[in-house]
Amino acid sequence: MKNKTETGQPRKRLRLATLVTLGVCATVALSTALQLALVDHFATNYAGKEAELRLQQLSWQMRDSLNRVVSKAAGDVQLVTALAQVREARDPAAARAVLDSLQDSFPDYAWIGIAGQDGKVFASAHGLLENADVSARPWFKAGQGGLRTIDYHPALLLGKLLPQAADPWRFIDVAAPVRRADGQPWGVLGVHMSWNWARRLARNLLTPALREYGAEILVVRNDATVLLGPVGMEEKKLNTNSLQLAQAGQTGAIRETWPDGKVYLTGYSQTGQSGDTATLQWSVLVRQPEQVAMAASRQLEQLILWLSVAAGAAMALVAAFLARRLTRPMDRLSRTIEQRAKAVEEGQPLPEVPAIDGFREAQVLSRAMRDMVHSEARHVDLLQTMNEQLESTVARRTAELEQLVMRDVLTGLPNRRALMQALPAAMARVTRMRQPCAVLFLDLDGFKNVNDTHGHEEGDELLRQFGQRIVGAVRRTDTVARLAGDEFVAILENLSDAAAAEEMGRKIMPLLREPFVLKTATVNLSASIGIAIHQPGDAEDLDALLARADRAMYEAKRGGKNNVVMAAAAAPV
Ligand SMILES: Nc1nc2c(ncn2[C@@H]2O[C@H](COP(=O)(O)OP(=O)(O)OP(=O)(O)O)[C@@H](O)[C@H]2O)c(=O)[nH]1
Repeated sequence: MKNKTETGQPRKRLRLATLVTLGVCATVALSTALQLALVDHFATNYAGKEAELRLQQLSWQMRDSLNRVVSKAAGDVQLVTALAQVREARDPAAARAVLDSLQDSFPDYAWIGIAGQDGKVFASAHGLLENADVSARPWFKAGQGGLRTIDYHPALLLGKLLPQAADPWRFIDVAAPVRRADGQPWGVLGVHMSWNWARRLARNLLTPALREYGAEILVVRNDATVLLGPVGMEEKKLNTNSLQLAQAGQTGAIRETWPDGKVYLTGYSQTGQSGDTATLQWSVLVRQPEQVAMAASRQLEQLILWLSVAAGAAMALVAAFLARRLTRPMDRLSRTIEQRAKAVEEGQPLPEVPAIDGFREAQVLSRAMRDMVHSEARHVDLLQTMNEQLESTVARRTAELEQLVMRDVLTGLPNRRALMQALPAAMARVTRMRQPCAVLFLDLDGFKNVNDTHGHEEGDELLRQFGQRIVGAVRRTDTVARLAGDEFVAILENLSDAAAAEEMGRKIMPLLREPFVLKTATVNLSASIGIAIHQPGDAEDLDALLARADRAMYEAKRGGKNNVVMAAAAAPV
């Protein structure tokens, strides 16, 4: 029911080419959406993880570099305190020579000096601050206890003596006791390392590409003070999750919102070793704005979107082209079928089914259809011929049947019904032609005896011969009919007068008396004839005319048979 409209007509379906094109477009749209979803889910996720890993690795690099330099400084201090020229130094010049060469080897050692137990600088690289009292300096105090590092700090005295630069002088110190050969401490070696090395490390690590993508390195002291970082943040306190994680000794990368309100991906790690006084524990944070970190992935997403759309459009075009090409043979076939159906409706000549060889299926289909159409045409022709034959047979049979109806089966002569049609016509001609006609009523004498003696079949044969004798005796235009049994009637037309009829009757009598040669016997019989004349102007109808002839025949019988009796004339009008 669903395939039909309310009027009962089948619904018009989409063409195959349209269906295929729509199907491909839908598939392409679906796969594009799927690709984008996958890109969004996996590629973006992956890009985020990649960016985090990159930042984490950068933080490790910075951590390792910081550790390396701090431990190098500690190593240098240990090395120098172990040198004989320093340990056994009796005059400053010998010690100064060692300190000079150490400073020359690493210019970020802003000051290197040995202070005696009294806190006075005994010797220093290039003599800077020699004899100055450093007994109150943290490095001096700490260095007496062993190898120590002093965290980031300004140094007012030294800062003033050193050349001024854009960045203020900040230092970390490494100090260790200096002992004589007998193990007695006599002073403290201190190295003031300029913070510039850390700034330079950060600059070197941040390649131009990283800087362009907004990556920034922060070094944060344990008290949350930023030692190194973006402009405006240095020497200020910081509070981020990444800092807390780094201070807890963890390393990794997270996505977090910084105090400036922006979302950053942050890699974090920590330098130094807890409990090791020769190391410093700083948190190293490397951050990058998430928007920038994910820009490449977003660009990739856009690129995939446009590529998918372009590929989709191209595929849809190709699909439409192919679908049209593939379905063209089917299209031609279906159009021909529609045209044929229309032609049948309108009674127009049917168009031929085209021979199609676009591809095998279409070829097979068109051949099958052509065969079907041809065989249908042959069947229609055959049916038409059969129909015509049937119609003519029916017409012939009908004509024959009418003749059954009008003929006497035994003798082949007109029967009573035919007589009833012929007699009024003859009577009408009498009126028209102004010439009388006669009705001869003939009845065999003693016919029953033939049946009884020779059998019914011989009786039939006799009746046939009797009929033919009457036919042979009258004119061809006259009518001879068998009424029933051995009763016959002859209508004689165009008579000159009544006497001509009686003469005709008497002429027949001897013919009827001739012996009838049957199969088993030869029989002699006679007949009784009653004759009624119908004159122009007689008012009688056919029944009355026939009755007069019948009565006359009976009179002949009563008169002894084998005789002709003329009936009394009919009453005129
Ligand atoms: N063989 C044969 N006999 C018939 C047929 N129709 C009627 N008869 C017989 O014809 C006879 C006619 O009867 P009647 O005319 O009284 O017999 P009839 O011997 O001729 O007597 P009359 O006319 O008085 O001389 C009957 O015996 C019918 O059985 C027929 O088709 N074939």
